[in-house]
Amino acid sequence: MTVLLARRAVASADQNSDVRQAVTVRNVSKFFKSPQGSIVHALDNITLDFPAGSVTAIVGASGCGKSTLLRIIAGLETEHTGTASLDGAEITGPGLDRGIVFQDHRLLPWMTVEDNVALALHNLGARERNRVVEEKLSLVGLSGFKKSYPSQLSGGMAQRVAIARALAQKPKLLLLDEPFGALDAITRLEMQDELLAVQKHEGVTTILVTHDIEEALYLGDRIAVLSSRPGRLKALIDVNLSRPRSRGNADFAEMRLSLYEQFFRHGKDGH
Ligand SMILES: Nc1ncnc2c1ncn2[C@@H]1O[C@H](COP(=O)(O)OP(=O)(O)OP(=O)(O)O)[C@@H](O)[C@H]1O
Repeated sequence: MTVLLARRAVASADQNSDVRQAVTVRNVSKFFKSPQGSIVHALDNITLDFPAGSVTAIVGASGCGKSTLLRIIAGLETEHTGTASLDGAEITGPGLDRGIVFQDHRLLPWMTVEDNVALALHNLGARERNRVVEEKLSLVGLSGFKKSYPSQLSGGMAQRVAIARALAQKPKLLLLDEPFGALDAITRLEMQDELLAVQKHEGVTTILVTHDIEEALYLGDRIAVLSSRPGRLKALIDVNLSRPRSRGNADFAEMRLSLYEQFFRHGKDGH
């Protein structure tokens, strides 16, 4: 396997690093009860760190627990064993220190773009609120659409507003759950570049859940691969490709192949 694909031992993932860890997940397991009463073992003993300022992509087959892990870090899922902490403080619920973007934009349809972005800024005075809204809309290239309503935006534009809204509250963490999953292929590629530019500008620690291995490789500093039923950390991969990355580059193609092989080696679920 290529030297570019530096796969670490999962058990010692990240524990030998001098880099500051923004998020630490320790021995997290999660069970759900299905409506029929059966027990679903969604996550099993996940231990994983997320270095400050990095982009970590989480990949794995459908149902392997990617969103559940993200929701635990978001504080939207609190009934689990083990701990998830942000800057050393245990996560016990949602908070403004975490901005979240889902596959659907979740903008409020009766509010203008600027009011949607300002949603979590009620603690600021009007002047500062306007300044932050202008700054974030400019960052995502939508300064001219402040007065528009979500129904007047394309899918890509709506996701840009959702990203601006998530960043407006100056989060420590940007959590993205399949943010480009509903977009057409071209828009998706454009949005990936825009996300990288925005992430670099803000320096925000970012966790991205995606089905798309190429997207993970294009965006991620690291890729966490989960296996399913129960969701376990199967591999943690450093993406040692220089930026800006090119999908046509031989190293990129080689790494993509290695990842696909790993993903499908024992069946898609990684058993
Ligand atoms: N609220 C819930 N109640 C019961 N089971 C749940 C609930 N949420 C998730 N699950 C189950 O937990 C497992 C993990 O779900 P999760 O949505 O985290 O997976 P995923 O990897 O994000 O899937 P996908 O890629 O399809 O979105 C699945 O088997 C799912 O059916």
